[in-house]
Amino acid sequence: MIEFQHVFKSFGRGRNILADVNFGIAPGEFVFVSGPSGAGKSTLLKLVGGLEPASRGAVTVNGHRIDRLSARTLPYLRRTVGLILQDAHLLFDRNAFDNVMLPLAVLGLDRATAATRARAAMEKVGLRGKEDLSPIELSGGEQQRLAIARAIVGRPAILIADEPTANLDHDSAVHIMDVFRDFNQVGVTTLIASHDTALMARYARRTLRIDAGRFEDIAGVPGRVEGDRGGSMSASDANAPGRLDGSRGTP
Ligand SMILES: Nc1ncnc2c1ncn2[C@@H]1O[C@H](COP(=O)(O)OP(=O)(O)OP(=O)(O)O)[C@@H](O)[C@H]1O
Repeated sequence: MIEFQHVFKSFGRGRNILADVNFGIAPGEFVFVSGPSGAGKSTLLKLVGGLEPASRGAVTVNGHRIDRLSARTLPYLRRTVGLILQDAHLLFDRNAFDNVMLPLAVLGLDRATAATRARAAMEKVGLRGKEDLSPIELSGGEQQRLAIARAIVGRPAILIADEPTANLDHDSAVHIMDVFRDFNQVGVTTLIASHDTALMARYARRTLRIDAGRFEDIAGVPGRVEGDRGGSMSASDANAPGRLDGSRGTP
């Protein structure tokens, strides 16, 4: 589903941030990207999301070589990837509901269908009742959940989040991670950058670690999350975020 083959990335004439990085992520995996500040976590996520090109090597997402997509076709691939970047880019002059509706505008859905989907997305991240508030009236954790709702409303096959729990207290951080866990449990491939080692240990998943140009692929402990409260969604959930391509093949 996501594959890096001999990927190098530098900016301008700078050092290699990523140097000969190789890994594959299968559909439905939940993977952390870790490493100290400035190591290249955001850069790796941006390569997957098609926001930055690799300097060398092949990045394949959903069966497509990102570097071979034209400016016209790249947006189609991007729609299969829900991105939650460090700066959430929420629109403060619109209410929370309209922020979630925004990505649906390009999908050509009628207003009623779009509104139903947006309400379902807000419900899944626990923001029901907050539809009419401006994002500025939401707490940091709620803003982060709004960003997640906006990322999942288009039903992406892949969810990518850059430090989604930064600046949140422990309980809010766990709540956010549980939201990701729930989406992952209904089949969404999930890639999360974090340097919160305690949080990553709690979730004990496969971790791609970048540190001073060195890349390590560390297997996590498979199985259920410690303290799992049980998912609030199930695969049979009619509104569950589905895979767009329906494929189950290897990356
Ligand atoms: N557009 C850019 N132009 C030039 N250099 C960049 C660009 N984006 C990132 N870098 C550099 O690449 C390196 C890796 O940055 P990146 O944001 O990927 O690190 P990170 O691991 O996500 O850090 P943090 O945990 O602080 O967010 C840094 O030295 C950064 O200055």
